[in-house]
Amino acid sequence: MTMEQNPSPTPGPTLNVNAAAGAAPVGTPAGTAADGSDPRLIQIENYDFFYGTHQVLHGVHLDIPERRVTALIGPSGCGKTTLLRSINRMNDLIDGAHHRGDIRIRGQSIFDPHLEVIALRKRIGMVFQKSNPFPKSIFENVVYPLRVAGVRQRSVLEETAERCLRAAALWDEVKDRLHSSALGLSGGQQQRLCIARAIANEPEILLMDEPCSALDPVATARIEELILELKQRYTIVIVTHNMQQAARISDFTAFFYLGRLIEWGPTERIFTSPKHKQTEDYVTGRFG
Ligand SMILES: Nc1ncnc2c1ncn2[C@@H]1O[C@H](COP(=O)(O)OP(=O)(O)OP(=O)(O)O)[C@@H](O)[C@H]1O
Repeated sequence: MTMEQNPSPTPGPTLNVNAAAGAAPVGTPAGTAADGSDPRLIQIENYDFFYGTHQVLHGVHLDIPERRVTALIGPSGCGKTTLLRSINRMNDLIDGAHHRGDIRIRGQSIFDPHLEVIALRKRIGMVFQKSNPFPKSIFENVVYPLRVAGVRQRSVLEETAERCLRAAALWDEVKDRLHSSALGLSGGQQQRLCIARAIANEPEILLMDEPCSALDPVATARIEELILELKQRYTIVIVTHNMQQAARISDFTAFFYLGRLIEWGPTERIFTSPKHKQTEDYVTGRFG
């Protein structure tokens, strides 16, 4: 079914039809990207995940292309956040959690016993559903990852703060109050601050777990614009419940249901001609 045939009373999402321009050939991100980016930067291979005896992901195979936005969508509880948090091994911290299968970044397994988890997490920034600035100044929030890494040089900290705040489209709003508390910023500004902090270590990958769910439409639009800019430099994986948002900002979409990856591909195809009925029902709002 095409969007035009959509019988749903609500209009279908506006598609970001040009988002994948320059990406892999339509139909699969596994081809060669015109801009030289790696169409398989992150390879998720036959990945199962368990909380104790409860298996929540089943045999997931997914390639995530470099410098594109990949949206993970699906009904509540289908395992999107679990998969997202597997990519930076955040689930390691949960008692009884274990997995089978593999996740590779640039061909290297993230579970390789020789790989340091701290080094892995430096390559991957994360932004959460609810903004979580520290009760510190705006400046100290942004440079926090550098402080933790032992960077003391004032000029480096200042350059980083400005670079990241500019990249997060927040610089003009805060440049005159860098040393005021971050808690005085609006919700949308706090979320952009968290994005600035997430890119302070110059990660390759940005994981975003429903970054706009606590924001009003204006703040959401700012974050969406920002995501479209950030993908020039970063590989972005975003969990979202908002179909319009997935359609607007993502190049590729992966639809999950009950812990299984049902379908994935260029967002335009997933939204206009899904191959599976479950995908079609979900993206057209018939269940969720
Ligand atoms: N720390 C945990 N311990 C045990 N079970 C968990 C834990 N976190 C998640 N689960 C379970 O794993 C399953 C998948 O949860 P997950 O949060 O990954 O799904 P989701 O698709 O992101 O859901 P939502 O859209 O509601 O955030 C659910 O059944 C959930 O109850």
